[in-house]
Amino acid sequence: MIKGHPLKGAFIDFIHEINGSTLFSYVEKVDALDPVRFYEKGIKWYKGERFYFKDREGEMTLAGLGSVYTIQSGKTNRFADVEANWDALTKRAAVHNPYDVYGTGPVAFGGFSFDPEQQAGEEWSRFAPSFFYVPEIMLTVYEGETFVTVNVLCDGTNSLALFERIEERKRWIFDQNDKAMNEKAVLVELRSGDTDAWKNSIQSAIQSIKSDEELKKIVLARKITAVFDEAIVPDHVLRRLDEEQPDSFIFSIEAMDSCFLGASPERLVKKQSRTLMTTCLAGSTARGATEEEDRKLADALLNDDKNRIEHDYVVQMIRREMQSMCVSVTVPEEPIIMKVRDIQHLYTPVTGLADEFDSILRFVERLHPTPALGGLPAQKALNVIRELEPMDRGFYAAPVGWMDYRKNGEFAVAIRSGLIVQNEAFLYAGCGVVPDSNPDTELEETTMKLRPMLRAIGGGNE
Ligand SMILES: C=C(O[C@@H]1C=C(C(=O)O)C=C[C@H]1O)C(=O)O
Ligand SMILES: [Mg+2]
Repeated sequence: MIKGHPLKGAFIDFIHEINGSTLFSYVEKVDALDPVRFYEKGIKWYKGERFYFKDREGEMTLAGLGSVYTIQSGKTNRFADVEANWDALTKRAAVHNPYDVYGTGPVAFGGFSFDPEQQAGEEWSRFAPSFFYVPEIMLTVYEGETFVTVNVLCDGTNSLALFERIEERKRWIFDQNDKAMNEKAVLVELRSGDTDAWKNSIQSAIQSIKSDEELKKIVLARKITAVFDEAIVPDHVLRRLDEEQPDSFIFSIEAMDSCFLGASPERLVKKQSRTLMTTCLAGSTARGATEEEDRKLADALLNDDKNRIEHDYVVQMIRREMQSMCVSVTVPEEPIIMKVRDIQHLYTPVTGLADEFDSILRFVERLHPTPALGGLPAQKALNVIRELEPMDRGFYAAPVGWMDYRKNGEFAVAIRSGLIVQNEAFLYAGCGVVPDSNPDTELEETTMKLRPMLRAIGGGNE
C-alpha cells in the first residue's frame, strides 16, 4: 500500500490477525475511465485473467483484472459447491466499502458450462463445469459513476509490498495514456460444418417431439469455425462488440490462452437486494431494410403461431420457477418485440420479489437451462441434445456473470458468442425446435444469429 494510504493501519492490523488465507478488499471512487480501455490496458500484467460484463440497459459495467482466488467445481453439485466456497471466502473477508454501490467490493466472475454431462470438447479444456475468479483490480461503472475495487488475498506471509505493487499497477492503468491496439488478424477460412447433417438433426428433433407426448421443445445448436492467419487479439473483438451491439449484454472471460466472449440480448437473472429480473426470449425474425419493413416483420412475428408457441414454453417454465422462489412475480400477458442490430425477438420481461438473503445462484440453478436454450421439459430435451448435437457447448448458452458478497449479481445467457483459442474462433448459434419447425428456416435463423460475432471478428457481413 502506498505511503499515507488511509487503509494502511487497517491493513497492518489485518495481516497480523489472520489465520489462513483471507481477503482484504477496498473500494475507491475514481475519475471516469472507459472500461474497455481498462480491460485492454490490463493485458500488461493480467493476460489470460481478465473479464468484462456490461448489462443491456447500459446501467452497469464491470471489468476485472487478475485472479487472486479461483473457484471451480466438478460435474455434480456445482451450484452448491460454488456457493459454499464463495461463502467461506467472503464471510471472513475484511471489506472496506464506504459506497455500498451495486457491483462494488468483492465479486466473483465466471459461469457454469451448459451441460456438464456433455462429452468434453478439447477447445473448452480451460473451462471447468463451473469456473469463477476474483479479480485483483476491478472497475465498476454504475449509473455513470466509476469505482475501483482492489482485492488482496493475504495468507499471513505477504507484506505491504503486495499492496504497493497493486497500487502501482492501478496508478499506471489510470494515468498512462498509451494508444489502443489495432492490428488485426486476417480470416483465411470459414468452416460451416455439415449443414445437411445439421438439418437432418432438426428433423430428428421434430420426430422426437412428435413421438413423445410430454416433450414439447428442443433447442439445437451448431458451431462454425473461423481460422485466421495469426493469433486473434480478443481485445479487438470485445471493443467491436461493445461498439456494434449497444443493446446487448457484452461479456468476455479469459481463461489462460482462451477467451470466451459475446453480445447476448438475453438476461438469465439479475438480483439486486430483493428484486429479481429475468427474461423470456424466444421466437425470432430478421430486421427490415426500411423502418416499414422492420415493423411488418415485427408484426408478423407477434402473430406467428410457431414462434408464439416456441416463446410460450419459455414463459410457462420461467413463471413456474419464479413463483416457487418469490413472494410475488409479475409476468406480462403478451410478449413485446426486442430489437438488436441483426435480429428481432419475442420478449417477455419477468420480475419478482424475494428474500434479500436468497442467493443469486439459487435462481441460476433453478432457471438454467430455460426452454429458450434447452427445451421443455429440460431433462428430456437435454437427453436429445446429447444424442443429436455432435459437439460440446462449453459455456455457450450457459450462465455467465458475476456475484457479490451479499448474494446479489447478474447472469446473462451466453448466446451470440464465441470461443477464441489462438488463431481459431468457434462460434455458436441455436434455435428452438417445435413440431412446426422447418429445417431450412431454422438454418437461416442460426445464420442470422451468427452474424454479430462474425462481424466482430472480421469475418464478413459488415
Ligand atoms: C439459441 C439461441 O437463441 C435463443 C433461441 C431463440 C429462438 O429460437 O428463436 C431466440 C432467442 C434465444 O433464446 C442462440 O442465439 O444461439
Ligand atoms: Mg426460433
